[in-house]
Amino acid sequence: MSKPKVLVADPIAQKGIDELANGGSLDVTVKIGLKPDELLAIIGEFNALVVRSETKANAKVIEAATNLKVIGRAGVGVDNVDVDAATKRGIIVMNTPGGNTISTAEHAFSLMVSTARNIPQADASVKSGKWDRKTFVGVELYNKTLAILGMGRIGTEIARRAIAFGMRVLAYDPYLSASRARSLQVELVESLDLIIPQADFITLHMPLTAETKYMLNAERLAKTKKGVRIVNCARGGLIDEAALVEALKSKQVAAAALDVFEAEPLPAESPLRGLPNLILTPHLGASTAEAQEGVGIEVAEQIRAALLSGEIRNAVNMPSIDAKTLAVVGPHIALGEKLGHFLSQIAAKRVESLNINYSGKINEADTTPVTRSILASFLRAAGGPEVNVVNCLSFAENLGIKLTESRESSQSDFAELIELTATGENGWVSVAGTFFGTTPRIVKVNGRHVEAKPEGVLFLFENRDRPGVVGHVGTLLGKHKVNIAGMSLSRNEEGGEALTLLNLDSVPSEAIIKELTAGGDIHSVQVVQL
Ligand SMILES: NC(=O)c1ccc[n+]([C@@H]2O[C@H](COP(=O)([O-])OP(=O)(O)OC[C@H]3O[C@@H](n4cnc5c(N)ncnc54)[C@H](O)[C@@H]3O)[C@@H](O)[C@H]2O)c1
Ligand SMILES: O=C(O)CC[C@@H](O)C(=O)O
Repeated sequence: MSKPKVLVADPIAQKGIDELANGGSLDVTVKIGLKPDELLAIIGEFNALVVRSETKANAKVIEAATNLKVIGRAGVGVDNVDVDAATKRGIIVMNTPGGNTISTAEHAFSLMVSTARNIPQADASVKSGKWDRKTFVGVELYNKTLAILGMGRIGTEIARRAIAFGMRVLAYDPYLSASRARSLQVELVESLDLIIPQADFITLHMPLTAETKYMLNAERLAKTKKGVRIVNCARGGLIDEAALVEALKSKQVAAAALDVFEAEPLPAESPLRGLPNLILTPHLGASTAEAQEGVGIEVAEQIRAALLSGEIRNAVNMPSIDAKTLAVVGPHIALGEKLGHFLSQIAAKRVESLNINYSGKINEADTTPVTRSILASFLRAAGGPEVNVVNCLSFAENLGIKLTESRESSQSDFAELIELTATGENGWVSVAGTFFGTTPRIVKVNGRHVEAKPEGVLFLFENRDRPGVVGHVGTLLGKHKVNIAGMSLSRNEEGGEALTLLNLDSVPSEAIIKELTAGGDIHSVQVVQL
């Protein structure tokens, strides 16, 4: 079998590349600085793509990436990856969320100090031959009010440092709980319009989304304290650059520092380049030896785990499965896959809802990966091989299939049971499975107790409970050289309706099925292949 192929398209630490190549189980190609056309031409060969922020994994790239399984971002922001397009194609997108937190917080804090003390401007002045001590009089951080917009990992580290400098720290983050704010010793402020006028310094630490775009626009900048200082080390587009230029010119904003920009690289003609009270760095927040080594190794380990053992860590478009969870639910994921596939073959094409009932011991584990495995295999009948555990939820949503889960703490007949029920216009069908020791078994079909191995060819039919029917089936299949490997019968009452499930060694032909059903005792015949 050929090795999974990984393309590293942006510069990551050598230790990360070494980790990818470690043991020789991956085929690693490093090609930095590919032009969009060059990337499009080769991406189809690869199973994994590693990027920082330069390479754009846009919808076109993703469309051309016919073999791609995972995109690894060595860093936090995935705004250079079209995550929706990747999700639709079933590609896992992972980031390395914690690896550059300290470096970015230190950079943002350094920029804040620089806006207070004009350090870069003073440095440039001395180097130009001057000795000007009047122009660069600054302000202290001590006793000043800092507004942190976005109190996640980096915002939190900023708060710790600011408190150590004797600042009063306010935070605005609609997703931060009051108790977390208290434990961080910051004052949580309910709205942007309340926090902004109070601040001497403002620092931004949130992702760029439709909600956060131009969070600091002309109107908000006008509401700041005159002489406020602003730092953005998060994402360009959080601040309206044109409005900031005006506010810096009018001195409404005394000074600002930007590490990130609406367009990167910053265009040579950008008006931002000409402002004396604006400090610019070229997206350096994560550029330390420590952060790059950290995120490089982390992304490499994540890609190895995903490609070689199916362990998913830090995926932004699906829940993570760590090795410990995988060890517990791995067999259930495999059984769920079989049950979903079984159900898709006995259900009507148009299904309105799929319920998954977990009962007994399985409820002690995280069932999310089991649900995804069931749903993906159930939907593969409609969506083909491109439906997988990443895109199955959006696929179900597009088809209008409602997914529900239910739970029972104990199940009288089995220590644990996974039962799937698909409901459509014409009623419902169901299948349930469990383990006998470690061996998986189908133990219920359409609410009837049966017992069959979830593998190979399964032959399911309903019949009148009459003497000779089973013998007739055996004789007929034998005559056509179709061997019965296992048989299970379930009847509602003597002489009533029975449901029979057989494990067969080969697929019975249409002609055999016609012959079987000719007498009228056998009906609703279904062949399921797992
Ligand atoms: N300059 C760099 O090199 C660099 C390096 C690392 C991270 N970053 C960027 O910094 C930002 C923060 O990173 P992080 O690791 O702290 O992320 P994080 O996910 O830990 O924190 C983001 C915080 O923003 C909050 N938030 C979301 N929407 C908000 C809104 N509308 N208003 C206020 N708060 C909101 C979230 O609740 C969360 O607490 C990201 O945009 C990331 O891409 C930049
Ligand atoms: O790769 C980088 O240097 C930038 C990283 C940063 O923007 C991030 O979001 O993690």
